Amino acid sequence: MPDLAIAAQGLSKTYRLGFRARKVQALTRLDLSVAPGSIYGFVGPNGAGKSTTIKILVGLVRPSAGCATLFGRPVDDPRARLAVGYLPENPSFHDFMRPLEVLRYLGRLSGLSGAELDRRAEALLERVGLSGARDLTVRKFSKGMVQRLGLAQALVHDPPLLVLDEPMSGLDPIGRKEVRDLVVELARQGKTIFFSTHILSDVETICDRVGMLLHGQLVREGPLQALLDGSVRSVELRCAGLDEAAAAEVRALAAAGGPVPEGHAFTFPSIEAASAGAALTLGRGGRLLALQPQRETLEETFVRLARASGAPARDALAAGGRRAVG
Ligand SMILES: Nc1ncnc2c1ncn2[C@@H]1O[C@H](COP(=O)(O)OP(=O)(O)OP(=O)(O)O)[C@@H](O)[C@H]1O
Repeated sequence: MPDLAIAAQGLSKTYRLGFRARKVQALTRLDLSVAPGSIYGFVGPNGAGKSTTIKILVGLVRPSAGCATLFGRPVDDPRARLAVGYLPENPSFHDFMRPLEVLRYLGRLSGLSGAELDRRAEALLERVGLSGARDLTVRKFSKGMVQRLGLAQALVHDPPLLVLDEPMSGLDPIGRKEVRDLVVELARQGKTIFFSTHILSDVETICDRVGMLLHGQLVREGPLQALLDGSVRSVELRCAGLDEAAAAEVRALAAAGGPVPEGHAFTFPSIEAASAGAALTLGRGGRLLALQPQRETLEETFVRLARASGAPARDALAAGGRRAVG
């Protein structure tokens, strides 16, 4: 079996804060498996522990317990470091430099040089939509432009794995779509992308696997489709050709329902109940017009789990779980 792009077992992190070294439990026994070539969305509210996890993966923070590997190598192995491109949550660069200078400078730190580095820097500038800003110093860049430059620098040494902390933050809707498209294109070329976000629509659009982090713990993990498929809220059945007595029989199996212009519509609490309702409809001579599961969105799943965990339900994604222990 090929090595996982990211594997983490039992990652915990306790920070010590302030004069009295108050403990902040940022991560608790986190396990992660990210297959090569996948786009993995790491979602959670502010303070859930996403940046801490990412910093452990790129070797900037040491875990209090547990271990992590990139392509089978411990995260502190220099070969693991070379295999990863990292976009920090708030990238910042020497603001007197122009974007090509930034890319050449950081490329040299990764061991690149000469014409190959120049070619890569030019191509990346074009790719992240900054070639029109080549003559500006970074000081004149907007937040979105800095974010794009951050993405370009993460790619400069052509790593097989990209670890991106909130890559869409600070971008307008067009910029976000461009970054999403770039991520999908990179995955098509065989790269693995692990990114954190609290914008769930971005995750639903591009990810094939999702991990939901709350209070430093992974509360849900799996293929996006399984997370969505597992959460049918109700099933709507639309039918025609039932007389009032037959409609009343079907209604007795449903949670709600009644006449609509084309016949009757019923809402069932589960797929099983809807199947029974559909069988009865057919048995009474009715015709099925539609049988439509109403699925929970990723956002609704997340808010439900956040409520269950005691996080503020009002805005689980915007507020979040800053917790101190001890
Ligand atoms: N260097 C640090 N020292 C002390 N506490 C920290 C430190 N870094 C993070 N924390 C705390 O650890 C917890 C997790 O923070 P982290 O930044 O990993 O969360 P996050 O999910 O990335 O949040 P955000 O979306 O706001 O960036 C928070 O309670 C935070 O205050």
